[in-house]
Order: sequence, then C-alpha cells, then structure tokens
Amino acid sequence: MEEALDEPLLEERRRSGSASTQASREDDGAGVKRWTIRRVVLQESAWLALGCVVLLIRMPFSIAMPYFQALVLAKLAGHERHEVWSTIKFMAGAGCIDAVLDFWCVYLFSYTKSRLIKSLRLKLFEKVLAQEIGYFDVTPSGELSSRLTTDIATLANDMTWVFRFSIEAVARILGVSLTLFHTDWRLALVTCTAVPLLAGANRLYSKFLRENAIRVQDSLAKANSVAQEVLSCFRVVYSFANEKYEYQRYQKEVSKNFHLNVKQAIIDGFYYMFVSTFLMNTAVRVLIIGYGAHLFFAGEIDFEKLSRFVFFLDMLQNWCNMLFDSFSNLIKSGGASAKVFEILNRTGAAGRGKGGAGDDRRGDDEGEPLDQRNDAAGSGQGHVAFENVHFSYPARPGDIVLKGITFEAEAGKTLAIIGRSGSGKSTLIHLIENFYQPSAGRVLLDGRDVHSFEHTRLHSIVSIVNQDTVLFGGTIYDNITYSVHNSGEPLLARELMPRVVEAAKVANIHDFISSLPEGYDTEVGERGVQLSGGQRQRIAIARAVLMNPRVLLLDEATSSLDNESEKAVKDALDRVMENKTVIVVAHRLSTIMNAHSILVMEDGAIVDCGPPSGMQDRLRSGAADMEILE
Ligand SMILES: Nc1ncnc2c1ncn2[C@@H]1O[C@H](COP(=O)(O)OP(=O)(O)OP(=O)(O)O)[C@@H](O)[C@H]1O
Repeated sequence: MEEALDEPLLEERRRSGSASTQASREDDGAGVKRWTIRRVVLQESAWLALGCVVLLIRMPFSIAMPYFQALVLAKLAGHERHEVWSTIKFMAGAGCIDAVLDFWCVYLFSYTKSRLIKSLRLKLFEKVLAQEIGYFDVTPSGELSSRLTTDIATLANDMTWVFRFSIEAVARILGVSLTLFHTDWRLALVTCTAVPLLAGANRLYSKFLRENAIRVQDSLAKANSVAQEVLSCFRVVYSFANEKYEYQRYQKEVSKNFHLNVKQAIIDGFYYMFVSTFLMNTAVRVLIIGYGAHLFFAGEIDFEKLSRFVFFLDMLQNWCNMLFDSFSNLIKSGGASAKVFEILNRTGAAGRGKGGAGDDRRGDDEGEPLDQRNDAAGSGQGHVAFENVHFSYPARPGDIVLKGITFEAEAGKTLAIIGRSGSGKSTLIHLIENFYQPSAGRVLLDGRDVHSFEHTRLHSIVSIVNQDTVLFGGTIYDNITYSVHNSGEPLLARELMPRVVEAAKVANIHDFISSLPEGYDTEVGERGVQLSGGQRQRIAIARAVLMNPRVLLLDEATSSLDNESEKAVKDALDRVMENKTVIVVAHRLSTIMNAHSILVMEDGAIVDCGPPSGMQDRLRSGAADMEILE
C-alpha cells in the first residue's frame, strides 16, 4: 500500500482512470479520483481494521468492570466473604487483560496515524511540486508549508483518534445502553429524555465549529507565511532595522489566531457546561437517583441493581464525553482538511509540460512511446522561435505583457534582447522555460511547441543563469551537480568529480573552490549566503556547464556584479556559449556587442532587430533609453 502511495500521481491517475469509467462522487468527472477523507482512511483500512478488531476483543473486559464492582458491593452487603474475594480475582484478571489489549489499541492507532501523516505529506508535497509557476506567484510559500506541517498533522491526528474513540465509544455506548435497559428499563427510559436536548446542542455546536475551524487554520497559515517571509529575507529586515515592524506584522496575525481560539474556548465552555456538566452529570443523574430512590422505597428495585445502574450510567457518561470530543475534533479537523484537499484535488497544472509530476493531460503525440518522443524532441540543434506570441501573467490577466512577438534565435548563435525595464525581456525567457503558456501564439524549440516537450527533457535541453542566483543549502559539489539530478546520471562523487572540476574550471571558480579548506565539500549556507554574488553566479554557470544544455538563457547574468566579478563571469560565459544557442537579456548595449543579432523590446513589442553593427546608431536616433546605450 505504501509503495502505491509513493508512485507518481500520473501513474496513479492512469490506474484510477482505467479502473473505473463511471464518474462517482470521488471522481472529478474526467476519470481522475478525487481525494476525500474517505479515500485517505481507506488507504490505511487494513491497519485501522486491525486496531478495531483489538478494540472489539477488549470491549467485554472493560465493560465487565462496573458489573463486578456492583457485584462485590452486593456481596459485601450480604457478608458473603468467599464470593467477594473470588469476584475481586475475576475483576483483577479482566483488568489485566484489558490493560494489555489497551497497549495494542494505542500502538496500532498511533502507527496508523504516523503512516497517514507520512503518506499525506508526501502526496501533498508531490502535488505542490506539480503546480504551475503561476500558482506560486499567488500562493505564499509560508501558507503551503503550514498545509504540509500543521494542517496535515491535525488532520491525521484527529482522524485516527477520532476513528478509534468513535468506534470504541459507539460500541461501548450501545453495549452499556443495552445493559441499562436490561438492568431496569424504567430508569433507562428516563436517561433517554436527554437525547433530544443533546442532539439540538450538538447541531448548533458543530455548525459553529466547522466555520471557526477554517478561520483558525487560515489565520495560522497567514502567521506562518509572515514568519517564513521574514526569516528568509532577514538581512533586508535587519538592514532597514525593521525588526519591530515585522514583529508587529506577525503579532497581528498571531492575535487573529488567538482571538479565534478564545472565541472557540468560550463556545467550548458553554457546550461542555450545558451538555456534559449540566445535562449529563447533573440533570440526568439527579433524575436517575431520585427516581431510583423512589423505586427502591417502593420495593421495585433492589440495592444491587440500583448501584449497578449508577455505575453503568457513569460509564455511559464517560463514553458520551469521549464521543463528543471525537466529534468536535473531527469537525475541527475539517478546517485543516478542507485546505489540504483543496490542494490535493487541484487539477490542470496548466504551465507544466507533459510528464511532470501530477500531470495527466494528453499531448498531440500521446500514444508514442516516451523514449521515441524524447529522441524526436531532442534531435534538433536548439533553434528557438516565437510565433505571434501574446501573453499576460495569470496573476494579472488584464495586463498584456507581450503583444504579438515573432522572432527566431538561430541554432548555435547568440541572440541578445535589450530594452527598458518592464518591457517584457525576462518574460520571453520565462516562456522558453515553459514557466507559463502564451495566451496566443506559439513558442517553438526545434520546430516543436515547448509545451509539448516532456518536462525533464525540455529542462535538459534548456538551461538558465539569471541575476538572482539561488543556491541550495548543501555543499558546492551538491549545487554544481544539481543540474544532473533528473538526467539519470550516477551522482556518485567518484564518477562525477572529474566532470564537476572541469565545469568549475570553465566557470572560472575552480581556483576559488580549491582554496577553501574543504574544497568542493564546503557548505554554502542557506540559499548560498556564505558566498559572494559573483561566486554564486559562477557556481550557477558551472551547474549549467555540467548539464551541457543546447540552449542557454542568460537573464542579466552579470548585471549585479562589480567590474572584477563581471569580467570573471563574462570570461566564463564566453567559454560556455561556444556552439550553443544563447539568448541573453541585457540592460546595456555595450555588454552584448559580440552577439550575432539584437532584439530591442519596448512595452511588450519588438521595435527593432538586427546585427549589432548599426544598432547603436539606430537606437541613438530613436527614443531609446540613454542607459541602454552606455
Ligand atoms: N510573475 C508576474 N506576475 C505578474 N506580472 C509580472 C510578473 N513578472 C513580471 N510581471 C510584469 O510583466 C512586465 C514585464 O516584466 P519583465 O520582468 O519581463 O520585464 P523586463 O523587461 O525583464 O524588466 P527588467 O529589465 O526590469 O528585468 C512588468 O510590467 C512586470 O511588472
């Protein structure tokens, strides 16, 4: 069962699609199974069933206790010494068996809970990784990490314990109720008068809980999101001395969560005051003892029966409380599960090419074996073309960023894109990377729409080095080899090391790495903070060199560097660019004079293109930004 969970969603969707052609409540109508609490619980049904079996075996041993207690009291009253001791022995025996079985109940349900948490976390993370880039433009990462941690733990925790206690409580309540009727049906009927009041109170309480739980989880996710943002950009916070401001921002979100919890506490208080303490503990008890005393004095019930009834009533109340707790936890976990299932059931990762995790769309070459498709897709030289491309970002659909872009980047040549800030240069790069899809027109790589490429294939042909180089926490070696993780190449240091060193030499960073005491095993810190911008940039170039892409995208790769670092990075890039299709985005014309051709962008359109010679004069005579001409 566990292996099945770890398989890619794609496979799972294929299986589920072929297993059932009929749309059900758990179908999204296209044969893809939706995630529901029921489906999650069913995945662990074997373990849950085992737990329930132990629970049922345990039941008679724990239910026997009040019976033995009442019997001992009655025998004591009758001075039946021998019977008293033998009943106590039975009582102790039943209690010991009950205790051993209790261990297994706790273990089995806890184990199931851990399995649920693990599989839900993996499934959710896999699903998040399968989302299109536009999704991350509008969803704070802190919110997603809150879903992955708190929400999943709450959901799994509540589900398993609720499951356990609900089953146990329902079984015991039924068993005890039957015993109560068997003991004295008149007293049992009096107990039942509380049922309509209980049902009414539960209805109101559950309505409140459901609504509040969603708000509580949302406020937690927002607080988490603020904390994550601040911690990941702490240098900026520090440099503006904005610790107090950020504290207040976090405090605002945490306070919202606090107020919701206080509201919850007040309603909880009223609920338990009325249902548990007043109704069950006081009203029912007073009625039963009063009516029981009346029956006793009338000679219609004996002492043993009455005390047995009261002991069982205690047990009934305890288990009713347990059931109420389970029930309220279940509803509260609905707040956490709503968001988790919203992500798990999110379909149509529109920006992802075929074959990416979670993708279930069919392309125009579906039916061809994947290897053949990839071979066909990978056989070109790296020719890139835009055909009348229009584009708006999903976060701002009304803002047209590209307005009918058409151009070609010849294989093996360097095309430079220049233009004012905000004119749409990086957006062209994003579309070649298939981060987003055009609203109209096509982006082609070797004559094929980039969107029809198998995801890993496209990103083994096209590589990017941009201005804000992000390294991952880990060693320099880990960061350079990051580009070959999806290639299926062996990642063993022994086999890759010579190529890593070669790539670092091409990227002009080998000497620096060798000067470090731990060389390639040096830790770079979170997001590479322990290195300079230029060093990070050259490690990113080494990463691209190791991958040996056919198309290299350079998005202002040297614009944030000082002259010395810029020279080192440029020398590295010149070596990497040989025999590759290179599309380079630049701010200044002087940095791209050795390109084969230049595109000039303005306000989402191409306003000029041609070889560098003459471009400077044309730009000068036009309305170009002076900064570009530097
Ligand atoms: N993820 C996004 N969501 C919404 N709008 C975006 C997004 N990224 C960029 N934009 C908008 O798209 C337009 C073009 O941005 P783009 O980054 O392509 O410009 P650019 O020419 O590369 O600018 P610069 O030289 O300053 O980097 C801008 O108006 C920008 O605000």
